Amino acid sequence: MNPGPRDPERSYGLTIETHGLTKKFGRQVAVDGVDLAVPPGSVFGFLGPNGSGKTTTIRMLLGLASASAGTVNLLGMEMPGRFHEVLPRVGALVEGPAFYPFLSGAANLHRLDAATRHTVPATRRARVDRALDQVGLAHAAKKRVHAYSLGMKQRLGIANALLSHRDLLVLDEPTNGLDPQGTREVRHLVRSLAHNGTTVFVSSHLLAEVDQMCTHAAVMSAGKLVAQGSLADLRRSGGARIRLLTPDGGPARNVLVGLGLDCKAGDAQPGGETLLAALMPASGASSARIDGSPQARSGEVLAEDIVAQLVAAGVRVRGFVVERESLEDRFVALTGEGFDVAQ
Ligand SMILES: Nc1ncnc2c1ncn2[C@@H]1O[C@H](COP(=O)(O)OP(=O)(O)OP(=O)(O)O)[C@@H](O)[C@H]1O
Repeated sequence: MNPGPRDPERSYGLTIETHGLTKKFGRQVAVDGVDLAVPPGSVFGFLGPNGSGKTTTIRMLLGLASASAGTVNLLGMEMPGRFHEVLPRVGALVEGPAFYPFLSGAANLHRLDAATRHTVPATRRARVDRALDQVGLAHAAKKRVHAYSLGMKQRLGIANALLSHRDLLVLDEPTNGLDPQGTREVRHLVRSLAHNGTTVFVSSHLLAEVDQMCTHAAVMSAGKLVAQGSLADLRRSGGARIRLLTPDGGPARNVLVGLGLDCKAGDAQPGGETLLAALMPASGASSARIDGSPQARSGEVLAEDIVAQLVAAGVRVRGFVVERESLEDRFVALTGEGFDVAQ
């Protein structure tokens, strides 16, 4: 979860691994000591607000920009030292593809494939057809690219990245500038690409997009990696609080404080007073029960313990809800800024 210090065990089998990756532009530190760990087979969302350092990181991963410090391993090989071995196994879409508008989609792919070292001319036609089919453009193969929508052009860019079998696809903001239909098409495509075992690393500034497409995510904020892990872990890592409605505000407050919880007054309700308390005890306080259960291990006081103690103290409970922080709340807390959560 936490980017944390280097863990020597974690490097085994990672598709992308960086340690202390840093890029400075003059005095500005655009990427600051990033430790990425991208597991094989994941659809990995690289999430962060505009200007947080995503594109710069991606450029360093692919050897398009040199790092000021730190190391990059792709597919277990050091970059940029083993560039020639690594790059044929990596497809990339960075800063939009450039196509000849007067040529068809298929003709553009033929030209791009012919310009790539290590490609076999005899299988070119079949590979172009398969890539167009994979991105849902078989029907528009013979259409000139100037008649393509933005979404179709973006899918053609992905088709270009798919001309050979790839172990890793790196896509920088593939839905940027697309209309809702194009966005849906590209999101669907990204999800389906991972089914054949390709690891997909995709950057986005949209939380909802990462939530829909990805199995894992890393969050960038002002050049730093502030969290990474599976989406399930990221969700679980959010804090929780209780919302209690009681006519016995004073005694209820005493019970919550006695359990080490910070207690705040919520809205007054007809049934009494609303009290809010985070389940994580304030620092220095001890938890109500340490019995090895998952909740207790996380350090949070268990909701059932709170209810039991309230009842034992004679507090009348009219309402009791556990509210867990949403992924959106979590990411806003992590990045310290309003996160773009648009669809
Ligand atoms: N070539 C460059 N020279 C100077 N500063 C740069 C250069 N490239 C990027 N930066 C700066 O580095 C920071 C990170 O930029 P980067 O493009 O990596 O962010 P990003 O997260 O990809 O944002 P966006 O989604 O807007 O592209 C920004 O402050 C940007 O202005």
